[in-house]
Parts: sequence; structure tokens; C-alpha cells
Amino acid sequence: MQAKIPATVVTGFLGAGKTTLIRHMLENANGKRIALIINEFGDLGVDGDILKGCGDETCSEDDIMELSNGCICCTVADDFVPTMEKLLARENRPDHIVIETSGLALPQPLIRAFNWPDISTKVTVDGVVTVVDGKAVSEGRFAHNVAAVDAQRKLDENLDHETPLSELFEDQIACADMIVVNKSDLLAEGEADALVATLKADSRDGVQVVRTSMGKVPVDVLLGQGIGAERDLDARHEVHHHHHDHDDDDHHDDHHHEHGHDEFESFVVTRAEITDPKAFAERVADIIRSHDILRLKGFAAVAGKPMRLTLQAVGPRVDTYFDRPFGTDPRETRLVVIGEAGLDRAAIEAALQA
Ligand SMILES: Nc1nc2c(ncn2[C@@H]2O[C@H](COP(=O)(O)OP(=O)(O)OP(=O)(O)O)[C@@H](O)[C@H]2O)c(=O)[nH]1
Repeated sequence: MQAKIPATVVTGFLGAGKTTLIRHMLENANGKRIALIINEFGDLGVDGDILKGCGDETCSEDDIMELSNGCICCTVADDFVPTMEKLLARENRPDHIVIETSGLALPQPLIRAFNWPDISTKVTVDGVVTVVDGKAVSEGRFAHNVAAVDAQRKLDENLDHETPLSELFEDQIACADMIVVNKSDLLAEGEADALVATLKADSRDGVQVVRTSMGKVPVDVLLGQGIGAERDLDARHEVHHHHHDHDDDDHHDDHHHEHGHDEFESFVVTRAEITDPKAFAERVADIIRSHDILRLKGFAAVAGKPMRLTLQAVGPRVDTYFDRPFGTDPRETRLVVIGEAGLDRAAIEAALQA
């Protein structure tokens, strides 16, 4: 059986910057074949046209499909499932599927749709990315143009027109595996920090909150979260508050970013053999938490083992497995660390090498 194709759901209100983020992703896909499904919601096909104009070979027009009806929970069988089936029947299967949806309907029904019999064996929800308009949210408006969002909502009779945007926003946050605070260029540094802290406190444990402008989140950060959200729906029903301990809070105050947090960096840390894979993975998880590392991947040499131990971490979830013998490669531990600009490289190196 072929491996399941990962699908990332991108949600967020009109104008938050979803299209900008997706376009940046397509233009920097590093050869990954990404198929797009766009839930237009009476949006006159604008997003589709913008993305089709991308012209890059990684985003050919054929890879873009549109869902014509707004409310996915009402149209799973006659719109969503056939669209997915068409995509999956292709000879040239995509490496990844990205679904852009307006933040007006609950994201949960869309994710539930991935449990549909013929879909669940072929596709899995890699993660839910919620794009927020940092400026609008920090001003309590939630969308740049509230009237436009309301007008969009009125176009779809399946949507309830009464729920305040603040509640729809809470649902988007409760469902997110990653929250992208976009338009950070319009926020003062203190405002951005405060918003990120609030969103972290309001989201589930382990949810990554990144800030950017013009959706410039690297593909390696955005895709490949490996969550399997369709099997984890119960966790997404309501907001569970959790409290950061003081160390965490101090840590946030310690951030000094010159670039308004809209840049990312990565570096490689090497070290000698490790002795205990389990203890090492736990330490890596601690380091990830205390330094807000977004991704960490690579392999380790384990004393007495001929095979390489592969490590892959998305946030504090660390996966390890032995993949292949070192062969003629040097027996060293080599880890790529990815995070927002301003990582404390020296401290991370020292901690990983300890
Ligand atoms: N200042 C600023 N403007 C941004 C940023 N990201 C996007 N924009 C602008 O915000 C507007 C909306 O961006 P889109 O990417 O179309 O937003 P969307 O969420 O896809 O909205 P719809 O596709 O219309 O639902 C566009 O004019 C973008 O150029 C940002 O980081 N900073």
C-alpha cells in the first residue's frame, strides 16, 4: 500500500493572508509537488486566479482544484470526496495536499471528512494551520475588514450569521496545530510578543505559534507536522487553557529579535555518540521547549549500535527510529535546528552537546 498523502488545512478569515502564505509556499516548495484545494466560499474565484498566475512548475494549474460550495459539512459527499478522489486517482500523485478554507465555518467538520472510508486510507491531515491577521486580532477586530467578512458570510445560507467573529476565531485557534501570526510588520515588538503569548495560552499544549509577515513561513516549518488531526478530533472541540510556568514566562521576556520575528533560521549541531537514545530524546524535547525550536531533525550515532538513529521533532514531539547502518559515513550525531530568528545558538549547541 502506498503511504498516505499528508494534507495541510489552512484556515483564517478573509484578508488574514492565507493566499499570500500559500503563494510563498508554492514559490519555495523545493521541488515538492503540492496540490491545492481551495474552498472559495463565493469569493469569485479570486484566490484561485492569483495562485494560478504563479506560473511556477511546482504549481501548475492542474494542481489547483476548487470546492464550489461553501459549507464542507453539508457537501462532504458530493463535493469534497469527489474532489479528493479525482486528485488521488491521478497518475502523478502529489507529495502534499494543501486545503485553503475560509475561517467562517468550523474547521472541525472538514477534518472529520478525512475519516470518510475511501479517503481515510489514502490521506491524513498533516496539521491545521490557522493564519491570523496580527494587527486585527490585537485590536480585537479579528479581521481587517469586518464588513467584508460579514458580507462573505451572508453569501452562504448554510452558515449561521449570528455567531460573533470572536467565537469563530476561538474555534480556529482551538483547531490549530500551528498558528501563524501574520502582518507582524504592522505590530510593534511589544504588541507582537503580547499577542503570541495570549495565543499560546489559548491554544492546546504543543501548538506552535510563529510570527511572520507576508506569510513567509518556510515550507519545512509549515508542512510535515505529521499530526494525523482526523484521529485527534476530540482534542479540538474546546479551548483548554494551560498555564506556563515562570521559567517559560521569563524565557519569553528574554527574546530580543531585531527583525520583528518574521524571519527564520536554521543551523546544524554535531556531537559525538550518544549512549541512551530514550534519555537523549527526552533531553531534546526539553531543549525544544525551553528554546521555542520549531523543528529539529537529523540522526545520532548510538554507542554500540551500527545503525543511525533518526530523530525528527515537530515542536516537543520527538520521534526516533533506527534507519540504516552508517556504512562509510562518519559516526557522528548531526542535527538540524529550525526556529524563528534569534535562537540562542550557543546555548542550544551546548545543551545538545552536553
Ligand atoms: N502589511 C501586510 N500586508 C499583508 C501581509 N500579508 C498579506 N498582506 C496583504 O493583506 C491582503 C490579504 O492577503 P491575502 O493573502 O489575500 O489574504 P487571505 O487570507 O488569503 O484572504 P482571502 O483570500 O481574500 O480570503 C493582501 O492585500 C496582502 O497583500 C503582511 O504580512 N503584512
